[in-house]
Amino acid sequence: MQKYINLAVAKGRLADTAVKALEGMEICFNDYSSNSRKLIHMDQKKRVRLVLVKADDVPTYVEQGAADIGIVGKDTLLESMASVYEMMDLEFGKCKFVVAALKDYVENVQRKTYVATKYVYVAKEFFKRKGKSVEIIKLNGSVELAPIMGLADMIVDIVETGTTLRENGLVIVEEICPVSARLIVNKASLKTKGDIIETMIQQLRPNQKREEV
Ligand SMILES: Nc1ncnc2c1ncn2[C@@H]1O[C@H](COP(=O)(O)OP(=O)(O)OP(=O)(O)O)[C@@H](O)[C@H]1O
Ligand SMILES: O=P(O)(O)OC[C@H]1O[C@H](OP(=O)(O)OP(=O)(O)O)[C@H](O)[C@@H]1O
Repeated sequence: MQKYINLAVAKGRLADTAVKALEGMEICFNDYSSNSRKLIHMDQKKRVRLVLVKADDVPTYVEQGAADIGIVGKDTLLESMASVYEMMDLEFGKCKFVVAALKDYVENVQRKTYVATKYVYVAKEFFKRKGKSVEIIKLNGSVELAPIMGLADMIVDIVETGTTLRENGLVIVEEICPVSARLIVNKASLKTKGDIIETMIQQLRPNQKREEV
């Protein structure tokens, strides 16, 4: 009998789209709904077990082999530094990493620049690459507040529509990189369950055209 594939998906924003993408390849979780508190869903026929975990935990589940594959934002993946294979860009959950500051912010070169972010590693790497020394302040959300409250000069965060920046009087200073949902795979699982995983990847390819016969 075919082995089960354990699939970890970030609950929250990406979950519904991920489940829809899976339905497109006839992997269906009949008891899944956005409002449900159930964390495990099964497709017995296709032998896929979906586990809904906190976004930050998806790379951990996959790196440790508790899940064979995962669907997670590139932002979370970069920040995790997990040792997994990034197999494909799923082309949903699109947004971008940016540096932002208050509209009227003027840098004072006499003193250190403070940068607030949920993404400490990404921010550090970005400023290191630029050769700019900054002090990073780790926050867990609503980072747009930090410049307003005088906690930081700038933020590093993801932006989709730009509404949160706009409504809080911030503007983009610099774009870092695009972000979207990625399919990641555990290194050992790619060997032991490679055929099934490869088939899934082929079927998940965005905008793939199926030939009508
Ligand atoms: N405004 C947004 N627009 C598009 N994609 C987003 C947006 N915010 C987050 N994402 C993507 O969706 C993923 C999951 O975001 P979500 O807000 O559900 O989880 P989270 O950031 O871990 O929040 P929480 O800490 O509230 O669980 C992010 O890692 C990112 O890739
Ligand atoms: O450009 P927008 O469409 O406004 O989206 C960007 C916002 O979405 C995310 O926040 P989220 O809603 O996850 O809340 P958080 O600040 O608590 O992380 C992100 O951190 C921005 O604040």
